[in-house]
Amino acid sequence: MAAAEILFLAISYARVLLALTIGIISVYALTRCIYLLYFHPLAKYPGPKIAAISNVWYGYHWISGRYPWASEQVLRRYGDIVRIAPNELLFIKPQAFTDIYTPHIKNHELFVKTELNDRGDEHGGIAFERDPVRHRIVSKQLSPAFSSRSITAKESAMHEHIDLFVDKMMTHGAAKDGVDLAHWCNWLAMDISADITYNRKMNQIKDMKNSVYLDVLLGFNKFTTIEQVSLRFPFLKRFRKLFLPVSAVTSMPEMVQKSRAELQRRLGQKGKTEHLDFFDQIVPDGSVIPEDPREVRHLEQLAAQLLFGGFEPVSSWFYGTFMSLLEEPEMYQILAHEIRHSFTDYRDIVPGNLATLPYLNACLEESLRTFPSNNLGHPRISPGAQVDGAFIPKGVYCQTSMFAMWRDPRFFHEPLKFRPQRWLPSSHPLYESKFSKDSLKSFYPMGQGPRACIGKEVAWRITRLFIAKVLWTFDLVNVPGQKVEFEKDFVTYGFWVKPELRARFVAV
Ligand code: HEM
Repeated sequence: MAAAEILFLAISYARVLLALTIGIISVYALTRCIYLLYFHPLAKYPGPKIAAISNVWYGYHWISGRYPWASEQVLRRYGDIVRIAPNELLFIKPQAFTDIYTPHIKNHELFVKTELNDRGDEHGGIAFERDPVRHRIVSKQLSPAFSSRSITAKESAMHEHIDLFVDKMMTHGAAKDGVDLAHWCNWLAMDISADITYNRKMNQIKDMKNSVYLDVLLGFNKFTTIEQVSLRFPFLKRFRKLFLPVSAVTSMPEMVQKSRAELQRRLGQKGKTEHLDFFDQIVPDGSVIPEDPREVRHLEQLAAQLLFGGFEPVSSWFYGTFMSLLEEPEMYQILAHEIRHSFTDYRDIVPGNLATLPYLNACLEESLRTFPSNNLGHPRISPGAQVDGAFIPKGVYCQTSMFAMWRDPRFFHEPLKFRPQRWLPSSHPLYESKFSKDSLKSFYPMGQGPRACIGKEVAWRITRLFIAKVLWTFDLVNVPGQKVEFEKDFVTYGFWVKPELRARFVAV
């Protein structure tokens, strides 16, 4: 046979093979789509069609940074249980939150965490640990560090950083163009968190600039989401590194090395720290310093998770509270009046005296509601159980949207408005009965059940103290000519990207 004929035959075979392969893939894809749309156990749940057959809907909205709004939209459009991916449902009703996060109350099997935060480590520290038994052990070991007494022992560190912030505002806050709250809130929250976690001094308020640690965290915010989304697209997973932010990658080795050195320094300090911190509980004075690399890795994870957990949502809480107060002068005045008339001296402002100030607490609850942290849906895997009245088969991923629930007029009257009075006791003169049907009892910004936030009380004490000391000392004034709109200007990945928001701090 002539070479030309052989070539012709080979090309013909290749064509047939290609056509066959395309045919098989098409038939497979079509059959899969038909199965997912009409015969899959979740086929009866409404949702965008593209979401029923692929993870594209979910992946796209996550990477867009507008996932909370996208979730809200599909819940409004399709109902209270929406299929957002082939094997994933999104819930909104308070009953669903109770069923998913607190099933231990009824002695049901736990809904365990998904692989969302799986970084391939053997142990997930506390927040990323998926194994409920290992999680319980770590959580039990840590819980004394978060007792009321232990937190009180860390108050001196809270005062120190907040007082330094107040000092800095005396010199920098009154400038014509004010200061950028996004930076200052990040700096303060991280300085406090690192210090009370393992006596680490970040000095960001002192130096008035980001630490390398903060730069890397901010730089990786969007990439973390890309990495999480790529878990659903194995083919794309190998390309995810193309999205790595160059500046964060180059700073990463320095950040890791510094954090390791800081941990070793802290372990070497044993009981001789400036003040009590969470590591006093993790590696108590007198215990042997761990050398096993797996144990050291576990401690690194805990240090990083406690530092981050105590930093980001707290920083957003500061920022969100200021943002709302700047937009609502009437509410700002009421709060400033309450704080300024409750104390005769700055030194009397301590967490113990703030827990009972009704308007301060109402404002803080309301800013958690209007600017919620943690918008990743808190996904869990169903063990095969009832959720919001429906039986959800084993293995189905279940997400919730606090964001959508708190902005739903069925659960909160005038939900998009910052209205602290909804949180006041009915005996308070500013209470308004139009908010009497609000679902205050279903409001869990720090989660519910065994995986709820371990740092809730710490966060409350820091935030009350910060807002009270600032408003005692300064009037917060909007810098004219800027308009930051929550509905338009915000995006969130692993956490919020907080736009520049300038305010002046004018001493009263
Ligand atoms: C405004 C402040 C805060 C908010 C809104 C918040 C919110 C939350 C939420 C919703 C969860 C549950 C996450 C899930 O179910 O996947 C959580 C867990 C956690 N938070 Fe917070 N948090 C705050 C402050 C803090 C602070 C100050 C710390 C540490 C000092 C902290 C450390 C943690 C840890 C370690 C977990 C994991 C708990 C576990 O898995 O057992 N958080 N937080």
